[in-house]
Amino acid sequence: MSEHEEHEDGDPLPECPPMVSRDLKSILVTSVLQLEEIDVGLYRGKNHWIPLSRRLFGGQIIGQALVAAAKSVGDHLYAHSLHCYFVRAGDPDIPVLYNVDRVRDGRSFCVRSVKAIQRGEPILVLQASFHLDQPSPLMHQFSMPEVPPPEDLLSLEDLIRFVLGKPDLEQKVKQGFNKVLANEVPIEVRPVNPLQFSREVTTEPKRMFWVRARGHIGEGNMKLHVCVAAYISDYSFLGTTMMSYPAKRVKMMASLDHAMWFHNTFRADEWMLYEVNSPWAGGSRGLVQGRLWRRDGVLAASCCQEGLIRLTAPKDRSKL
Ligand SMILES: CCC(=O)SCCNC(=O)CCNC(=O)[C@H](O)C(C)(C)COP(=O)(O)OP(=O)(O)OC[C@H]1O[C@@H](n2cnc3c(N)ncnc32)[C@H](O)[C@@H]1OP(=O)(O)O
Repeated sequence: MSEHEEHEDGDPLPECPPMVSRDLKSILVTSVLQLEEIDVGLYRGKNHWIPLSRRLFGGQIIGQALVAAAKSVGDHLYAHSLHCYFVRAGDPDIPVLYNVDRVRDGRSFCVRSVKAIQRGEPILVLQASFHLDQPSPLMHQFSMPEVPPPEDLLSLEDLIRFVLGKPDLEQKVKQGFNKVLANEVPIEVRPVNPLQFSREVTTEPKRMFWVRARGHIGEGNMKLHVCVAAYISDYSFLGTTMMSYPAKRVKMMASLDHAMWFHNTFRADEWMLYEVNSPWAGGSRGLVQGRLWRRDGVLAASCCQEGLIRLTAPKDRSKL
């Protein structure tokens, strides 16, 4: 189940507002990733787009924690990797505080540890490492998969409108879809295979979609693009684990950890191909791996996540 397919009770369908113009600044940079400094190494974030699970979106907490970490490193250093654990559900009704520990400052690398806190207790622990941009004779990458360009594909909104036209759609599913249509999700998505999106087929747990931040960010601030990509990378990620099963009742789905490696410069407000697969699930957990490709074929970032997936128990048919 991906983030736009959540199952919760909901309101009737609202009117669909017009799409946010690409000329408007992305809310990710004007609000979500703008942290308020409240003391040395201590920041406060604002919550935005609350999934129907009523727990804070993991990508928001990662993105904000990375912004906090990046504030204490020089402009010549760039995040090359992050590793984190989600240890408690984030409460959407109160802000998250970010406490940064300057673990080490070296000549080429700086490491920061960030604790995201609510009510005095950690909800996320994150380590991020920053590296000097250094030339290297060692250079390789896989080739980007060949897929249609985003301009030739339907947007998530178009696909959602199509699915909403189905008469027997659950009210709960409608509410999740309408949150996407109301532009609360600050990300634009164009699935490469629309049939996979509408869950009409079960396939190998592999999918690809074009993705970018909604609204304009502009070039120049690579630190910011990296934090936006960290936000984006948690979207429709763990749901990949469910693709090879016919619709199952998910009782609880939550990311347990998340890791990212940043390989090359990119713009998070320009289309990137997110290639996602789930090589394994078992023991109420599932693993997902992802690659974010620039549309010119350069590998921008790699991601990996393990998540908790608890299904509702099947009905006991023996008594029927
Ligand atoms: C896109 C996806 C996302 O962004 S998800 C958002 C980011 N990730 C998160 O918010 C996850 C944050 N982490 C957590 O919530 C905790 O670490 C989790 C994963 C829940 C830890 O699980 P656990 O150690 O079981 O916690 P807990 O004992 O407090 O129980 C939480 C609820 O789960 C239940 N539980 C526990 N064990 C079982 C079990 N074996 N089988 C079935 N249910 C179990 C507990 O009863 C408890 O339920 P309840 O909340 O009281 O209703």
